[in-house]
Amino acid sequence: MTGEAFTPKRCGLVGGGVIGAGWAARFVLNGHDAVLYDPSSDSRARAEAILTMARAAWARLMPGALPPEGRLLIAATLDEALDDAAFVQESLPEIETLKCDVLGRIDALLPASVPIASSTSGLLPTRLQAGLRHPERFVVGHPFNPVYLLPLVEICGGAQTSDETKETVAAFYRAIGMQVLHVRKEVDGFIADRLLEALWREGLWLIEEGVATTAELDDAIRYGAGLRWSFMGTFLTYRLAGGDAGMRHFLAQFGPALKLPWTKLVAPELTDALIDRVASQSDEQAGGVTVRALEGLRDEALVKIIRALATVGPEGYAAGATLNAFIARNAGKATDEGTVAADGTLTSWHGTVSPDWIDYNGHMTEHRYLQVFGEATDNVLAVIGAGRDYVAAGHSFYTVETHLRHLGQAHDGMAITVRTHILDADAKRLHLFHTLTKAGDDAPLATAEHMLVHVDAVQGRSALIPESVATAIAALRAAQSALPIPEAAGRAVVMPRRP
Ligand SMILES: NC(=O)C1=CN([C@@H]2O[C@H](COP(=O)(O)OP(=O)(O)OC[C@H]3O[C@@H](n4cnc5c(N)ncnc54)[C@H](O)[C@@H]3O)[C@@H](O)[C@H]2O)C=CC1
Ligand SMILES: C[N+](C)(C)CC(=O)CC(=O)[O-]
Repeated sequence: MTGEAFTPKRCGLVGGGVIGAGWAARFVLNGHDAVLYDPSSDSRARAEAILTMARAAWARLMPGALPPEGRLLIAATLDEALDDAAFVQESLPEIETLKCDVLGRIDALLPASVPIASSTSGLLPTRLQAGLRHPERFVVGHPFNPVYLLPLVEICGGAQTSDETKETVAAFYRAIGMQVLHVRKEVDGFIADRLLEALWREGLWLIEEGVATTAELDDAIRYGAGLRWSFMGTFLTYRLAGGDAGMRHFLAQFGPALKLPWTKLVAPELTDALIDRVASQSDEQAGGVTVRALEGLRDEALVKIIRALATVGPEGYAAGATLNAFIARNAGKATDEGTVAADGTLTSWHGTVSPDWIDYNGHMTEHRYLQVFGEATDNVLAVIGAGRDYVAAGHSFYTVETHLRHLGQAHDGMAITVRTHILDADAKRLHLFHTLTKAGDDAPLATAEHMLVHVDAVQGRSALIPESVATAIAALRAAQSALPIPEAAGRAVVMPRRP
């Protein structure tokens, strides 16, 4: 086990329900093979269905490059799932005796170096690891549903868990796009579920007392606090509620409310009558919409929220910052983006058409082409040594002219690629021609021709291209010397007339 470098090719999964299958999807989408063991007869169908949903969600979440997928394999036995596994994630039902029994068997079958993580929502790791031969490699990795979209994972070690295990597993989870919250002090329910349970308990009490229905309770969250929780949580939000004086004033004003009776509610008895009432109100609330359809709605909303948060501030905010960091780490890994092939082909952008890029005509709307071509230009500039650091140091290239042609249609979810030909360059100018195609296809869907001028951004005027960048441009042009000049290069916008 070695910190950041831990990239298990093969991950064993024990238990393939809602959570196990969700983990399998996240592993596969990150390029790891997931070998899943679950004795239930529908485990394959469920895992494949969840992978399909996850794949669709990721294509929308990250229209940029994704790592090449790993394989989803279904094992017939526990031994088969663990064979050659470099990491194991246990997602059995929340029954301590069952978990202890199966974890003991997993521990006996695996070499001591393989970390074992449990998805338990609240069982104490010290108790789960007690009977293991190698308790130091056991840790809780508690995810949130849907595992393939929500970044949070709580890591909680037991008394015998080694720091190395916690760090190794945390680094692995980060590498697959998750936000790790270390639970420093072992406690039932860890951190997040204690908060969720407090709200859930109050909700059950309000239903029992006839104060509100399941639908009203959900409205109480989703039209108000739920929106702000998704990026600020409770404490930052309440800091703002305290005005300029912040949390101290908030506590002075609302702290005394802790003594009022409504802050001390207890959990209601989960009687058959209460269960019936909650279940039937929930059925009525769902209004016949299936669980599958609700999951689709949930995924669509989560993708859009996380993508929106990714655009807040310079680096994205909350889950949006996690997404941006993940995309940056994976940039260029999956595809040949930014690379020059032996024949001089420069792949400058690769990604997937996002649903919010589609217009009323049912295909990718025009300004998104300019966005993609603009990002392709940025990638070309990075290749020639004029990327972000270069701009931060005071120089840049500005686009002064663009000619876009729309030749075909890009549709929702389509993987698309941009290739760039450097047509010309001189002491101050760079002349680019981009061609956008469906990935793996040669037929252009759109092209863009741009003239860029090198500038001294501090002085606010054009400037000579420095030697290092000019040399990189010359090398690229030499590599592309055998490429045919695109037939549309230099074309103006004209309306052809019949003779
Ligand atoms: N459902 C949720 O929202 C969350 C659940 N968790 C935790 O994840 C774990 C799994 O929960 P879910 O996936 O919701 O439960 P689930 O009931 O959907 O799945 C459990 C799966 O384990 C399988 N299983 C039973 N005995 C087995 C055995 N001996 N070997 C292999 N597989 C076996 C079952 O066939 C079932 O498919 C629990 O510890 C739970 O607390 C964590 C986060 C969220
Ligand atoms: C209900 N639950 C305790 C299993 C929930 C979780 O553990 C996390 C989640 O996804 O809400």
